Amino acid sequence: MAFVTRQFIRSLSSSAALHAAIKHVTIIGGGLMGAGIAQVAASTGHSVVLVDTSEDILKKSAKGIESSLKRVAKKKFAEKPEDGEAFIQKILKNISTSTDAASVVQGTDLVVEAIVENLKVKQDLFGALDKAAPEHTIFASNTSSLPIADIASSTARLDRFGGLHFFNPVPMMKLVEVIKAPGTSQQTFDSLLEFSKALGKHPVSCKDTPGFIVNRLLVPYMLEAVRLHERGHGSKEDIDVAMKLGAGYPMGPFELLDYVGLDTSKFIIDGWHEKDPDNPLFAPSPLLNKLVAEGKLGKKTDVAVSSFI
Ligand SMILES: CCCCCCCCCCCCC[C@H](O)CC(=O)SCCNC(=O)CCNC(=O)[C@H](O)C(C)(C)COP(=O)(O)OP(=O)(O)OC[C@H]1O[C@@H](n2cnc3c(N)ncnc32)[C@H](O)[C@@H]1OP(=O)(O)O
Ligand SMILES: NC(=O)c1ccc[n+]([C@@H]2O[C@H](COP(=O)([O-])OP(=O)(O)OC[C@H]3O[C@@H](n4cnc5c(N)ncnc54)[C@H](O)[C@@H]3O)[C@@H](O)[C@H]2O)c1
Repeated sequence: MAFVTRQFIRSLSSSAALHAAIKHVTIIGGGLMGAGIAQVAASTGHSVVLVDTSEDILKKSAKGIESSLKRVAKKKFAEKPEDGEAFIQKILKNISTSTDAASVVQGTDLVVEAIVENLKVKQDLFGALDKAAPEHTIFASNTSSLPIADIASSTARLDRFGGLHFFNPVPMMKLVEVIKAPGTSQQTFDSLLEFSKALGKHPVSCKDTPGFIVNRLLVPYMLEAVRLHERGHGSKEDIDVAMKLGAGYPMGPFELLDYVGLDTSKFIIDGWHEKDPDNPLFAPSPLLNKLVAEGKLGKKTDVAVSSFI
């Protein structure tokens, strides 16, 4: 009986310890995803440091977080708008910013990386952070399409490395894919599941396979929408309307392409084309290449791809 009680207390205290373990979070990349992850982590009481390459970018991230919080506050405090400002300020106090990742990770429990979708750039970042971060710090990547094991290979903490794949816009989308790579320890995986729940998200468990669950299904669907249009079988407007009214999707594929960003979409399909060059679905799109080269990236540059296709 005493043994059972001791076991029970130990299991309670170890799950409490896991939960308490992730309190200080460093988010690297203050773009569409990193700013959203920072907002949600700060809103759920975590202490957050948001890192990017310049003060100007970080100012833009902070502005984006504030306007997103205003939308949340407007809804939450519809009856008492005067409480909305205090709510926003309390959350913003949980966020600080930095351009020096190596110095801020020294006090962090979890690093969530949300930088450009490029294997070498992610590996370089994690390789450097591995030397600066404490032993207990867990590393996670928000990659859309790269194998977690490949990113983790630049570090000596394969057991404390996993995937946390959030969805755009992070404050609204409930899902987080938690990815267990072959080297990820069960304890790390459990901590990442716990952390996702602490953010108020619904985690699903994924293996480290191409596209995990959502993008394994979503990317071919979006590519086929573009190919369908390129074959002249439907206008972009009709395709968007058809998928919204016929399949119940909140956005059509072209709207979603704008929302995700054409640069990120190009990184994803170029990477998959490199791995599977004979698959015509992943063949490069001259149009996508042209738009990205011109800096027309969708919502983030206020240019809708749908007007160009
Ligand atoms: C040419 C070659 C092509 C190559 C193609 C290759 C493609 C590859 C692409 C793969 C991409 C993968 C990317 C990634 O890894 C995975 C993803 O993230 S996929 C994206 C997933 N997201 C979606 O699918 C979003 C779908 N859209 C929606 O759910 C909704 O439209 C919306 C975004 C929630 C917005 O809702 P709407 O009703 O449309 O619009 P509103 O503006 O009225 O908003 C409703 C409601 O939400 C509040 N709100 C919206 N955004 C925010 C925010 N950022 N912060 C706070 N609040 C927000 C808003 O205030 C409204 O509140 P209400 O007024 O209703 O109370
Ligand atoms: N856009 C989406 O819908 C979406 C959804 C889920 C996952 N993702 C993934 O999240 C990641 C980020 O995507 P995003 O859409 O937020 O991109 P983004 O271009 O909006 O933001 C990336 C940010 O990272 C910064 N950055 C680049 N290199 C850096 C470095 N070495 N150190 C610090 N900051 C650096 C950039 O300055 C930029 O602000 C990608 O891996 C992407 O695949 C994107």
